[in-house]
Amino acid sequence: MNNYADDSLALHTDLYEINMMKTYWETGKAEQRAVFEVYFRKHPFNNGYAIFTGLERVINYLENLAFSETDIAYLREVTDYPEEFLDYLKNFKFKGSVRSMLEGEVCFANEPLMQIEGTLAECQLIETAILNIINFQTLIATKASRVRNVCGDDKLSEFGSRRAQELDASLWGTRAAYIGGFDSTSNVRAGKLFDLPISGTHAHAMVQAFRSDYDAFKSYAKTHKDCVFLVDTYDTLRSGVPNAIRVAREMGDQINFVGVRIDSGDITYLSKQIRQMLDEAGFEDAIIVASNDLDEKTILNLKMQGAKIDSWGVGTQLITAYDQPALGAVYKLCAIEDDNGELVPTMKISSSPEKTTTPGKKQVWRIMRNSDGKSEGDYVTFDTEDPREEDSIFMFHPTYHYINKTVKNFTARPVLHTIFQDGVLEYDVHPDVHTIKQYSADSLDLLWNEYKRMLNPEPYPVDLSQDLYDSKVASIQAIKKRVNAIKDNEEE
Ligand SMILES: Nc1ncnc2c1ncn2[C@@H]1O[C@H](COP(=O)(O)OP(=O)(O)OP(=O)(O)O)[C@@H](O)[C@H]1O
Ligand SMILES: O=P(O)(O)OC[C@H]1O[C@H](OP(=O)(O)OP(=O)(O)O)[C@H](O)[C@@H]1O
Ligand SMILES: O=C(O)c1cccnc1
Repeated sequence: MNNYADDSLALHTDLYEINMMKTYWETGKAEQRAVFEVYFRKHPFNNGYAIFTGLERVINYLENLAFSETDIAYLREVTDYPEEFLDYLKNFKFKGSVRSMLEGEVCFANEPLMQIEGTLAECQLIETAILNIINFQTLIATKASRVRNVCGDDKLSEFGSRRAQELDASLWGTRAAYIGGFDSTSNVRAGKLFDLPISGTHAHAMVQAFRSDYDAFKSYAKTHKDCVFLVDTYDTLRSGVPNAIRVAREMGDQINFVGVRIDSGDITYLSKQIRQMLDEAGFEDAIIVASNDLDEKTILNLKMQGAKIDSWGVGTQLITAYDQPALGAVYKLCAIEDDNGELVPTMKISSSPEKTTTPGKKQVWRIMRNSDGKSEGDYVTFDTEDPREEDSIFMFHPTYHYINKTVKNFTARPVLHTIFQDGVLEYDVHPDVHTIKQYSADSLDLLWNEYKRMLNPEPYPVDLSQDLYDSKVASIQAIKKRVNAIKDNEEE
């Protein structure tokens, strides 16, 4: 790895972003105002919702965004950018505005999670890092939420650091997992940096090092108050558990015998046998921890089989989002300044309908029934609309209009909040991670279970306001007319 005197995240971007900045800069468009929005098109893991995370790191990134001396020197070396453009980059600072969902918010496909308004140049530069952060963190928080859904009140520990896609992923991934519903992490640095509860047992290596379950457990017990013994190194039922019980008895009040962990074999069978052995020995309160390539599907299955597990350690499958390793959120231009200095909606049409964007600078409203607070759906409007001023709103499916309803007696909560205004951080609350976790649990409570079930959840309504829908249809027609006129001209 090359050693430079300094480093920054300004170059944590795709080359094409800086190339586009250069084009904007040379053609006088760099300062033109634009609005970009982040959204994903499909829920990860076929889930019915996602948990938005990543804002804390995005704030940190934007606050510190500047090209360092060596960033500029590197660009000078490897590109043909002229000195004037490098000077422009040297003086670059983020001066845009950001509106975003708060961390822990329940979010859905095809609605903006974050909105950036700024100059074309600055909006373009930050695309890669923003997607990098939000895609990963939101994915892991959602996976964690799925695991939490099948676990009820059981304890959940995140064990994935050794398998995560490198150091950053284990760190921010475990923070996301905590927000999504995990109780603790085994990563001590994550505990320190984010104030996460940390937890840990011991590995097979220690049992091997002492050459016997008894010697290992006894030694651990003499050096620790809280003890969870790993009982499957040699023979779970004939050696591991009996020796754990023996040490617990011998040490008595000198230790807190929390329980045992199993990490291989048939978890249902073993846990039932172990429960019986612990109970018969008088350790009814001792818990059984299970680990070994667990995910929400295996845990659900084990629970259906009646496995007697109180606490789950989940690593690889969670931290790598094994069954869907990327979220796929995109960053799309939705409004741009015209020659009169007005922001006007803009859109991209694609031959695949799901890739057609919705034009305009938007707000997302969570519509909740006043009778019980439950969510009726999300209502996406222009940012100038305010459904709080209406007595009733007509919500219709953006493709199948016959699926519709008129909602009365509702509360509309805006979901996008101002984070930066013209480069100044307005949302300087920096809620602690426990508050974020609680916020997430509370916003999930407002969803009917039909949207939360793991298998084939009901699609949650994300509807467009009439104005937004009409504008989208009008834009599509206008673009088609323009393209046809150009084609006709060429053919003449
Ligand atoms: N009763 C069960 N029903 C369904 N899946 C189970 C059950 N018991 C264990 N599993 C899961 O089956 C998978 C394989 O378990 P197994 O004991 O064969 O692990 P292993 O990978 O061979 O062991 P090791 O980790 O020592 O290599 C793991 O994902 C485990 O969580
Ligand atoms: O299975 P995960 O969900 O990733 O949980 C973390 C795993 O890490 C440890 O195993 P280790 O890495 O020592 O290897 P092992 O698979 O042989 O147990 C631990 O015993 C778990 O099995
Ligand atoms: O504390 C544990 O038991 C643990 C931590 C990380 C990975 N496997 C197990």
